[in-house]
Amino acid sequence: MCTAATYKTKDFYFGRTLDYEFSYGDEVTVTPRNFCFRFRHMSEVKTHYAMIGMAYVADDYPLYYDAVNEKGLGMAGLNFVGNAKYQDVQAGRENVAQFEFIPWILSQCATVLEARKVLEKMNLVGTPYSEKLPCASLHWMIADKDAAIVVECVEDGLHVYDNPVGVLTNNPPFPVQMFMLNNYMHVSPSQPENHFAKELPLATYSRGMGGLGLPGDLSSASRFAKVAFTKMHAISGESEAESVSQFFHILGSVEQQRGCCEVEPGKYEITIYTSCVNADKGIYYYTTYENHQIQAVDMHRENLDGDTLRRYPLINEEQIRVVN
Ligand SMILES: C[C@H](CCC(=O)NCCS(=O)(=O)O)[C@H]1CC[C@H]2[C@@H]3CC[C@@H]4C[C@H](O)CC[C@]4(C)[C@H]3C[C@H](O)[C@]12C
Repeated sequence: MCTAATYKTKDFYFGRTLDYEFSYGDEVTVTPRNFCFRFRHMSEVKTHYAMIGMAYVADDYPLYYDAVNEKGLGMAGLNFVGNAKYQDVQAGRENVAQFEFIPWILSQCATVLEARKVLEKMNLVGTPYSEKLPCASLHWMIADKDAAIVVECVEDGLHVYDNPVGVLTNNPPFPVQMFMLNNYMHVSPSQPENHFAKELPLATYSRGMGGLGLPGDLSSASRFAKVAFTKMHAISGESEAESVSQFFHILGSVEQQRGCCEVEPGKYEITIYTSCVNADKGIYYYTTYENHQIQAVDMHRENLDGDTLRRYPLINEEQIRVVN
């Protein structure tokens, strides 16, 4: 499972956790403005916005899981197994393969509003990248500093939803996730009062009791409620360090520890990496399961007018600062 979130202080932040039982060989990848995108069903795009994100690079092609472009638009793909159903190629439409969706949007859109316009003409198709890399069942969050949307391509077509919370997990479909927040209306960061029965002398015996009822398990519906609550109440200073730190705490509320989610006998899903991109500055921060020290890759330290990918394999070893 995965969780994506947005966060705003002085700057706009966008990131996600990637939870899985193995890694494809993820690399922080900068695609400069003149890297040629050869879309399967569309003409090639030679010049476009630059972007930075996490990708598996296959034959020099960045298969992005999440990325942010130089205009501050972010996009992340999360598993949507059993619900995602892509369309067939249609003449006269802009046919985009699911693995091209992030480059398609981030190469040409500066805002969510622009993305919405591009989505109207788009047909999201199930063309696989290759035999070895078949279609992934995903849904996506697209966000800028002012708005967030969710894109789901299901049995009855492509849906675009406003996302007033700015978070996304996996199943069930987004409108159901939002509806289920109704179940948690009573949850609050403040201490509760006794509405149970006035005749009974009920009292708080611990801090944090306003949160009782929030789920703590790792199912995607539970993570949605937990991270939505955390994000909606998160408070931090405005500085880069304070904002980035707080962002990792928001996603930390739904991280997966090895051993707690068995996907097949002896195999466990874990939070492989957690990312936080300063979308205004183009800096990709991440931690991994084994490395809690925040690493940063700044796209503006690269030649963004270049035509070749810059790739930074994840640094996975724990970095412990010994103080004596
Ligand atoms: C596994 C991840 C989702 C993690 C997740 O949500 N795990 C919970 C499972 S569950 O929710 O419990 O079911 C997803 C998220 C993004 C994906 C890549 C997108 C680009 C590319 C598309 C190609 O077509 C296939 C290969 C490709 C590299 C994809 C591999 C893999 O699919 C990635 C990493």
